[in-house]
Amino acid sequence: MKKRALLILRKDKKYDNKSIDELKELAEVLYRPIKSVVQIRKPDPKYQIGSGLVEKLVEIIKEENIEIVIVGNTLTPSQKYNLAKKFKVEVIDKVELVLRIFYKHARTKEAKLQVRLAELQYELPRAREKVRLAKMGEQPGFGGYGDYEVEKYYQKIKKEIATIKRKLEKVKEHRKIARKSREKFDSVGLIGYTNAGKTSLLNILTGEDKESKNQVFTTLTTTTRAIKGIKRKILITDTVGFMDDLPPFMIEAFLSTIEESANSDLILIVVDSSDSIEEIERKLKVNHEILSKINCKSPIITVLNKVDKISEKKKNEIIDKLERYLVNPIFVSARYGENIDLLISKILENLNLSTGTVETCDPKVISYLYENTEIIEDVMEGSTHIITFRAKEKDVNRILKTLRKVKL
Ligand SMILES: Nc1nc2c(ncn2[C@@H]2O[C@H](COP(=O)(O)OP(=O)(O)OP(=O)(O)O)[C@@H](O)[C@H]2O)c(=O)[nH]1
Ligand SMILES: [Mg+2]
Repeated sequence: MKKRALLILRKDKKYDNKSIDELKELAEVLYRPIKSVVQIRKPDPKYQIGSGLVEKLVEIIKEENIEIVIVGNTLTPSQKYNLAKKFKVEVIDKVELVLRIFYKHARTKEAKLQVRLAELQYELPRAREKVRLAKMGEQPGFGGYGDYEVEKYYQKIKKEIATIKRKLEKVKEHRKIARKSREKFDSVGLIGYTNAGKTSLLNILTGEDKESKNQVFTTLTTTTRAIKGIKRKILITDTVGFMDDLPPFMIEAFLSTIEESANSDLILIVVDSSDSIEEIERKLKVNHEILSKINCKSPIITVLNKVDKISEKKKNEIIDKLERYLVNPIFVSARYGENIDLLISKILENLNLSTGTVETCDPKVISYLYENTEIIEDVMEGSTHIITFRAKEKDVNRILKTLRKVKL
């Protein structure tokens, strides 16, 4: 049974970007939101929200048997402590909520390490105050820390952060090796916001059955699989999705996972075309920002997913209004398989490919070409093979250059 939750969101202005619907969507992954309250005001240092509202909520919490309070803003330890003291139930903020969702969905060792790292980085600047508060008397969520000494707790977290970073470096090394062995194949990376349909797209393109749910942060780890139904081997990588206003340390913890996708020869930016125009615009901007932050220069296809949910009018509106953000746009439905063939052709077109022709009778060269490139034609002239092949542009150049050297 999911715990009964009360959601609270404080906004600076009415048109502040923060949305209670987004908080609700997040909360629903783990809890049962019973009531939501939005307050528009400047942050209150003691409670984050106004003290008048706090008093009112004390009643509601009792009446509705609320078991957890979730605040959609980031709380200081003392705000959290003060709220818990008033409410007598556990109080968490948005970052902690996302961390709990991450925990639930972390399946691999790497994902678990990344989540723990994010958690510790959230904890570190709060550690000293948290222990001090815990010593002032038990409040929900502050149990146990009172036995620590302030400095010792802080140092313990610092040490664990260093250990986890070391472990993650090792995982990264392993991944590098795995990536090396895949380098000869063309690769496609999926990136985009959480719930855009990245995993659904991977599933339909590869015939996989990876978990896809109408929930945020379903995927936390990368998966790489071959696209089915085409002659060449093209690998596609799925990864964790983005979300607005997550603190930078959280994105940082998952950056190497995102980079795994972004390191591909071609990027598919996946967006949910049933979002509002403003939302699509904002999300596209962030996608491009993240790609440029990690210095990704690969070509891009913008996959406007969930086309089954939108009208022809909305389609035209997206194209008209968002033209400057839409690199190579294509509307598809991953769920119903709409336009997937066209997407595959687009992928093939955009994978920076080139062809080369060599004349050779060296069996080593011939078998190298057969194993590592796509052979378009192999014509025999006496004992010489005239082979035309297709591969990544840089590989074609490298092969031709090497063979020329050998001849000289
Ligand atoms: N109507 C419709 N729903 C879709 C489509 N593609 C995906 N969905 C649904 O959207 C939800 C999210 O899909 P996922 O594939 O899990 O999304 P994701 O981008 O991998 O999400 P995270 O792993 O959380 O980052 C699921 O409920 C899917 O069934 C589509 O083309 N049309
Ligand atoms: Mg996914």
